[in-house]
Amino acid sequence: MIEIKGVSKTYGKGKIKALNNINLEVRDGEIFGFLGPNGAGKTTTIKQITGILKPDSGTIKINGIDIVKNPVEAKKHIGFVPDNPEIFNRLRGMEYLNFIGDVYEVPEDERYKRINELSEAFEIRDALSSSINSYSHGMKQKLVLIGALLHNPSVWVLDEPMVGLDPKSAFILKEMMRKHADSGKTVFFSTHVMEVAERLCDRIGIIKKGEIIFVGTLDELRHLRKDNDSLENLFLELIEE
Ligand SMILES: Nc1ncnc2c1ncn2[C@@H]1O[C@H](COP(=O)(O)OP(=O)(O)OP(=O)(O)O)[C@@H](O)[C@H]1O
Repeated sequence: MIEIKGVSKTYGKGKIKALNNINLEVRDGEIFGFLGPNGAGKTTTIKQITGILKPDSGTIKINGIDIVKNPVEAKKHIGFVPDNPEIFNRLRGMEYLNFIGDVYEVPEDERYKRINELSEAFEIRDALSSSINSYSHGMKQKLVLIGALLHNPSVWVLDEPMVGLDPKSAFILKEMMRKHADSGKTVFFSTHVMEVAERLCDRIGIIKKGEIIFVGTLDELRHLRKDNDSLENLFLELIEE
């Protein structure tokens, strides 16, 4: 569960207001899609949920643990995939995963079991002995994803996770997201791809200019607009207003 209460964030010594008093609850057992135009504040929100940035005001709790007051404990619950998979290029894939496994203190037998399962699912098992330098963008994305899920976190936070993945891997990831949510855990992800949000999410949140302008199910959004349009059209109407 992720609870965001009254969070504001500015950049440039207060000149750029990126988030203005946002409130959001992502529940256990749901896939929550976070949508909004470029520069709306999605990545800023995600960086605060994961403890990379501190809010100017407000609180964020991960499974009840305050990410600012108790960052190490809170981060143990999070698996985070950033939008840009820039990782340690000089390491081999397996060295990177072992490094992550050490950081999160994943026991060796469990670690190798998960590495085997995940690297086979994403079809990069053979590449794990190669240097990350030689990986394509999509292969790096898969490696970051495996690293993020290695400690079996209950809260998944994924920034544009489908970008760069081939169709089969994107399909496998979407199935994993569904299974994770169905097991009572939390999936929060940002996307610009409306079809993905439409098909995958239990609820969506829409952010515009640092303010949350809608939270609910797709049906609730349609009801609000009193029509049966596609999410793409509803989204465009809402952010134009
Ligand atoms: N490091 C930074 N310094 C100054 N301003 C920033 C910084 N990072 C983000 N911003 C500004 O904060 C606002 C929100 O940006 P953010 O990256 O959170 O948006 P986003 O919704 O993730 O956008 P996109 O869909 O383009 O990735 C924008 O006005 C952006 O220019």
